[in-house]
Amino acid sequence: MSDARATTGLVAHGLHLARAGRPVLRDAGIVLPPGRVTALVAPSGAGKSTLLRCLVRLVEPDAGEIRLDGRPVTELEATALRRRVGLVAQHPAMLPGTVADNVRHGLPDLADEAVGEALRAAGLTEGFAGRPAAALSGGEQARVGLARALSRRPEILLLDEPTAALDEAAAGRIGTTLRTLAADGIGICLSTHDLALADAVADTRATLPGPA
Ligand SMILES: Nc1ncnc2c1ncn2[C@@H]1O[C@H](COP(=O)(O)OP(=O)(O)OP(=O)(O)O)[C@@H](O)[C@H]1O
Repeated sequence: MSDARATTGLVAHGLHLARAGRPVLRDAGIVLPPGRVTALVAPSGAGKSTLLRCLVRLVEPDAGEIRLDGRPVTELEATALRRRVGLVAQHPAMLPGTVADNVRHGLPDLADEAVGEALRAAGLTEGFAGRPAAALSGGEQARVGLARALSRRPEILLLDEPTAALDEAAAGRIGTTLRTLAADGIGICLSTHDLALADAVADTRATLPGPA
């Protein structure tokens, strides 16, 4: 048996959560080691988004434990946790202002070069930096959300259906980016319905039981 306290990366086990009297997570868990891509593949409604939100404490589970490098995440300040563990939501909220303003949110001193680097890594060009974020397409906004997460240089990156709004070529570029990030030591969780992407990009598959 692995010992969650001695394991590096993000480890969750025994998570239970009920909402409106119905179980959403039942004994859910995941292991996200540094440098590995894990595809979270489970039926619609199985609780994938909820699990990812629990991992960064946007939702508190009713029971279970989540540790980052062996330390319970409940001992970490939420903002510090979320800097180390980046979550890219399926439809990231765009803040008022430009794409660069969105990437810089919370990191006002981020240099132009770093903004450009994050945009390129997310599959956008630097030319997007000055465009109003609210006017972008859904797929472009998804990539701005990824750029915003990457600019924080997270240790663990959680992506909720990152390619759902993308065409095949753009999805392929995201896959390449994720492999590069993993090679740099970032632990990645990719929640997806795209089995081809999961097979192409992930080292391991994780799942959740279907809806109750
Ligand atoms: N705050 C909430 N209140 C009530 N029900 C909720 C709440 N949050 C999640 N649920 C329910 O929990 C279940 C899991 O939702 P979740 O979005 O985590 O699933 P998912 O696996 O990400 O689904 P999909 O693949 O369709 O995006 C759904 O049935 C959802 O309606």
